[in-house]
Amino acid sequence: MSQGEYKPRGKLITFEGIDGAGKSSHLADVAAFLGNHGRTVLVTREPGGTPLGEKLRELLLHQAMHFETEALLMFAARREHLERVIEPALERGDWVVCDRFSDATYAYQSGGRGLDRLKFVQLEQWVHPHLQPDLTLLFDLPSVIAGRRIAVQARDLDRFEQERADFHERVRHAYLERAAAAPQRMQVIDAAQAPEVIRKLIQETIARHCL
Ligand SMILES: Nc1ncnc2c1ncn2[C@@H]1O[C@H](COP(=O)(O)OP(=O)(O)OP(=O)(O)O)[C@@H](O)[C@H]1O
Ligand SMILES: Cc1cn([C@H]2C[C@H](O)[C@@H](COP(=O)(O)O)O2)c(=O)[nH]c1=O
Repeated sequence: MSQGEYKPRGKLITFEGIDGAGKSSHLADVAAFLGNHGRTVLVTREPGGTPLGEKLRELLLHQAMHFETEALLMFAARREHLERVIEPALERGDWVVCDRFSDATYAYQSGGRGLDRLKFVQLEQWVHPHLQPDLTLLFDLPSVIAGRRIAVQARDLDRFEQERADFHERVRHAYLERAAAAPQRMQVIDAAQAPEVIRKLIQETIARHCL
């Protein structure tokens, strides 16, 4: 495409799911799949995606804090991410694949921590009143299976991974509640399947909804 030639606004695709759902394993594949369909793709993540966002990520994953502080910091990181990374990419016609977005705040801070739903809605309306992902892939599976996947990884757990099973079940339930309320945007993927089965499902879902 020549310099200055019109390019339609890009699309925002987000991945969601409880810790250990297996979503991060598919980010590179999706970027390559979209690249093979002529899209310029930016892969990013939340919390994070900017130098400030990555500093906030470290605090969020390791520093004890009030659950409302946690929600506010997630949206603070998101505001910076939208301003400096996501919106500019979409405006220049690039597609953005983001590992988590506001559905995670709904699921973890509202579903998991008990943040008042109205406060979540107020934050979402403040930070991105006119933007929702074009497609969200929700990697769903029982928390016990996800927990087993994390347990075999020999590494320290972050604040969220350290939470007990009932927390992750509340997060899972909140994600499914969110998906039921937005069936066009959120597509549920059975994440307990083999990676190659999931990979094919992801490509079929993106082709059906976005290409
Ligand atoms: N379909 C699958 N079947 C079995 N194991 C899987 C599958 N997908 C991923 N895994 C394994 O589960 C672990 C977690 O995968 P991954 O990091 O992609 O999850 P995640 O959803 O990004 O988790 P988090 O959000 O906590 O980063 C990894 O060790 C990965 O190899
Ligand atoms: C965006 C967002 C994330 N979280 C939680 C979910 C995860 O436990 C961590 C992110 O780390 P990962 O590498 O993606 O697993 O943060 C949250 O609680 N609220 C949010 O809005």
